[in-house]
Amino acid sequence: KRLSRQEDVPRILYYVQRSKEHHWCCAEVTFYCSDQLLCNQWVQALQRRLDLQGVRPKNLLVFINPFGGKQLGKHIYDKKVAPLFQLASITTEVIVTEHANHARDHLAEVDLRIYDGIVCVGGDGMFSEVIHGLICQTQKIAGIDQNDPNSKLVACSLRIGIIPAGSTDCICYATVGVNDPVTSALHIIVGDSQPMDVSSVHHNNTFLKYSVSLLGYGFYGDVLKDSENNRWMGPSRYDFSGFKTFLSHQCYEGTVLYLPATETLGNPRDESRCTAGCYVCQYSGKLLDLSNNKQELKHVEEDWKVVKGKFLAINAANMSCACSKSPMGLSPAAHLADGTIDLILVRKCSRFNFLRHLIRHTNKDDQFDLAFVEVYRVKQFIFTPKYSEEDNIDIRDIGKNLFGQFCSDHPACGCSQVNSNWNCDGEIIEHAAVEVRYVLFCCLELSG
Ligand SMILES: CCCCCCCCCCCCC/C=C/[C@@H](O)[C@H](COP(=O)(O)O)NC(=O)CCCCCCCCCCCCCCC
Ligand SMILES: Nc1ncnc2c1ncn2[C@@H]1O[C@H](COP(=O)(O)OP(=O)(O)O)[C@@H](O)[C@H]1O
Ligand SMILES: [Ca+2]
Repeated sequence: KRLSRQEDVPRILYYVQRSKEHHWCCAEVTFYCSDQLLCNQWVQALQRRLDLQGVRPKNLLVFINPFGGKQLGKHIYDKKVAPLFQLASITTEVIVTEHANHARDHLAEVDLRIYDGIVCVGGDGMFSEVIHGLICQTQKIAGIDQNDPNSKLVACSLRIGIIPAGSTDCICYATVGVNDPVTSALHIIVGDSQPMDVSSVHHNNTFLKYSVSLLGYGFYGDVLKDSENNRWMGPSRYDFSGFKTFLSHQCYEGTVLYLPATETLGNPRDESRCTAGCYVCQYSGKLLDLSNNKQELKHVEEDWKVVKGKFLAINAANMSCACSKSPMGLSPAAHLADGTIDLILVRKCSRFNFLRHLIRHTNKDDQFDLAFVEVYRVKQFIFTPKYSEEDNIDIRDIGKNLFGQFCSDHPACGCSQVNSNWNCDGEIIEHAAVEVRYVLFCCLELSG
């Protein structure tokens, strides 16, 4: 580098620089050259090198949810992300969604062959829409019936990038390590990728939804249900509803059947943390494939376990679910792409004990080291509520006050006769009885 002279041609080279705690930023260096021809040769040579990499996207389809989080999605994209895409010569088709499921329905039909990836600007709910659209189209083309819980789904070939602009943003946080739009945009530009587990949720052999982060019944289901009435509060609706739900202290009775993931590496209480190139994910994927093939060949009986009881929360974490509220997440040792789900059962306990459990999500203490909390690494589970769903509809009509409809035989036991609902990546599933299994992994255009 030498000092510029008046006649020198300045050229700016932009590059990615790592900064504090998983943050990336765009830095630049200016070169001066007095020979225009030599300068152009340098630029072309660098461009050819970049083109050869192949993983960098050239054409992206972008969905922006203008109402996610603090309603800043459009602003964040225009101000922080679009200029970076332009610098990286990425062409984009941008769709600002006009209603819920706009992105999902568009993706289920549109010809995706012209895109190198999809970008969603929003929260986990928006990511869920995109993934539903992509998976549905992929299965339709492959002729696979999503309603059959035993169908082997075909993985999607397109990658999805997330620009965080939602309320929890745990999918972004758990994959990148931080919820920063510039960091995510740079991961997309350099073509990073991270495979990710997807589970399917069925009810009576009918497909309901796919889940990638949290599938939660009881506490997180009730928080979500209540928070939907307070969307105007933005992200703090979860704290408000969390507080209300904590006070109501509802527990729900039912039976959980689960199939332990015995063939994979690691367990939910080990010290491993899933990061880019995670060896647990690489080996567990292979081991699971081998064991599934063996079971298909030999028709091996699988060893289902049963847990019955009254639960404050039943949480199925496909990934750590780390977010700003809980930097280590609901299940700190969960893996992004190991083909398993961490099933956390919080049995009925006192408010004080439940608060102890919750607070441990915010510090380094072990939230599972409590007598009323169990955690299992599973491939599949089934939940059956004690009270039939048909009866529940009648009870719901009567109305549920803040403290719920208590158990008729024990008014003081705090157990609700009304079922809770499932929180599936921030979307409500009305059915209480569900069957959940790992179904495939898809690729994110990001990595930690
Ligand atoms: C006393 C403090 C306790 C703090 C406990 C924090 C536990 C946080 C675990 C968060 C797991 C999040 C899993 C992510 C789910 C998301 O997919 C999903 C959708 O995200 P999106 O809106 O971006 O689309 N988000 C959610 O379902 C939100 C769940 C948020 C739950 C917050 C609960 C706050 C609880 C506050 C209890 C306060 C008790 C105070 C008593 C004095
Ligand atoms: N234009 C729109 N109007 C209303 N709802 C929308 C729109 N676009 C997407 N949605 C829905 O908004 C919900 C929440 O989106 P999300 O981006 O996850 O924000 P948040 O993190 O605040 O929940 C999703 O269920 C999504 O389907
Ligand atoms: Ca997993």
